[in-house]
Amino acid sequence: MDSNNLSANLTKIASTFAGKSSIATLASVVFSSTGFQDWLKLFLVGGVFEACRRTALRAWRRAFDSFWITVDFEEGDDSYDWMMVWLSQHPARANARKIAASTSAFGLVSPMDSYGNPKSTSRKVRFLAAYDYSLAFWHKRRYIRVVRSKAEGLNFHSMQSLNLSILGGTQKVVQEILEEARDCWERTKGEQISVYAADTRNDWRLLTTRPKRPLASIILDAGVKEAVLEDALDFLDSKEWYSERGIPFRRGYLLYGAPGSGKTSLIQSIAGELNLDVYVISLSRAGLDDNSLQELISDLPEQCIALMEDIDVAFHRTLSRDLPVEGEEPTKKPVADPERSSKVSLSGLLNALDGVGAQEGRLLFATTNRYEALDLALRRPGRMDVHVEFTLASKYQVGQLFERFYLPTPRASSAQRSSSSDTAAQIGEDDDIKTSDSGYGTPAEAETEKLIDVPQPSDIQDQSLAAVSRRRKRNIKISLEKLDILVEEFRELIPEREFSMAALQGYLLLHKNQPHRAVKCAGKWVEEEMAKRESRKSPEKENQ
Ligand SMILES: Nc1ncnc2c1ncn2[C@@H]1O[C@H](COP(=O)(O)OP(=O)(O)OP(=O)(O)O)[C@@H](O)[C@H]1O
Repeated sequence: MDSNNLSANLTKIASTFAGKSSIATLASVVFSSTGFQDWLKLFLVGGVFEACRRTALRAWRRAFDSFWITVDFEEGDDSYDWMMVWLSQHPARANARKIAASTSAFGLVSPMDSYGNPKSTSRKVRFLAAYDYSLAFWHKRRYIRVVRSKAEGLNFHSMQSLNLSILGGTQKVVQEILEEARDCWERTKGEQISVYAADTRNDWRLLTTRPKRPLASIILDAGVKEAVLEDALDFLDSKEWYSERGIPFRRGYLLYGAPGSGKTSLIQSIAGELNLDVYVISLSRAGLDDNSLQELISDLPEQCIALMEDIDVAFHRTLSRDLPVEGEEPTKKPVADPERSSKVSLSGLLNALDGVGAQEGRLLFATTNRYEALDLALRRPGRMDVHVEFTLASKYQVGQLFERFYLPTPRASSAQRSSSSDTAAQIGEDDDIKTSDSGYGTPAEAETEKLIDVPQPSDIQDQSLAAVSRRRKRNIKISLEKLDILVEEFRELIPEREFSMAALQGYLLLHKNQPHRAVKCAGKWVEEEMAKRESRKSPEKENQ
């Protein structure tokens, strides 16, 4: 367009406006402009070109995507943890050029040693592909692409996710990879049990993993723990038997009795023996009501242990129709804040336990210290089929606890044998202690008797960290025969059914490496504990 033409057009437009002519005249002027026509042509051609380009790209993407299957995993879901552990162990991870170090446990906790400390002193560091980095690798002849990403969630909480694409994959392939990842996670978890709890949205979430507790470490009167385990095993094997007879396939165990007598420990141990995960149902959780409890119970997996601890406490106000409990002042009971406490009612709980929505195949374990406070409907067979009483420690339990406490671990024992000469040399350095605490074996005895490790009780007054650590390391020997004698002495000193196993364990922990001292001080400890008990009772009597 030449400049004369443009100025003529502009003059025309100006005069048109000046003369207030119609819009049609204005449009005809604009459209008759050659510049505008050129611009319009360019716009149309460009538009068609862009539309073709986008269609072609979309078609290409669709064709390309049809060869891939893509799965998203979100943080907080078990499958995310499985995939992260699997990827962190996959050889392809080594090829990533952009990596991130992470100490996240992905639901795994280091195994504990016999003192309850994590076996590794530091948290395990895993190397993962960095965020937004596309890691591509071959796995079992399949080409896989993985992208980790992080997005801002609510309350500045970032949500991580994992996007996995498999070339030429199908849902079956995804399922296979997921199972492989779960097996890898299980293997890494090792001898541990998984503990789940409900989150604020009432979904089950992995809370932690716990080392399996050997059944042998639970000391109850003869045959009790074996009977519970056998009953649970028999139940898990009897699905058909139950369905043939139309009996709901559920079993409830009510463990009741003295605090610190091993109820929770037995459940943990049985979960390990049966290889079942534990789902903790906290009835006193704020905001829990009948509906959410029902939802939680119906969402339990088919085979698991559902655990309700202190079932009486959650319903102190509402559950028992028999309150007040004998010997208790009703007015002294704390009144729960209705906003903060659970709103579960007794009928809500009963329905959740055996209503139509109740999960089949689960083992329910409930614990209480106040058996009599529980409503009969809750205790009845069908809801709680097996009732196990836990009492204060019997003489048998006292002896077993002492023996187990000072028996060596198999590893320590063999290491001890291989280094017996070194140890004998150490013993020689502390002759005074050896003579004053005459139960310890001599090097000569060490050769003839079956020996166990017991660190030396020297420098007992010195409680500095260095001294404690030195004491832990310095081992001397005690013969099994001498241990038997100490067991007997200890049994004699502890009165029957007066102390809980937890209390006795606490006492022995004060003398962790000193069995002789534990026996020597036991009588005094019993006296002191009894006196404390009396003094606690007397103000109560005065108040009455
Ligand atoms: N019978 C037992 N055998 C071995 N250890 C025991 C036994 N009873 C208690 N303990 C020890 O005492 C501690 C507390 O035990 P646990 O929590 O199992 O008791 P509990 O009966 O569930 O107590 P509570 O009723 O107060 O919840 C644990 O460390 C456990 O090792």
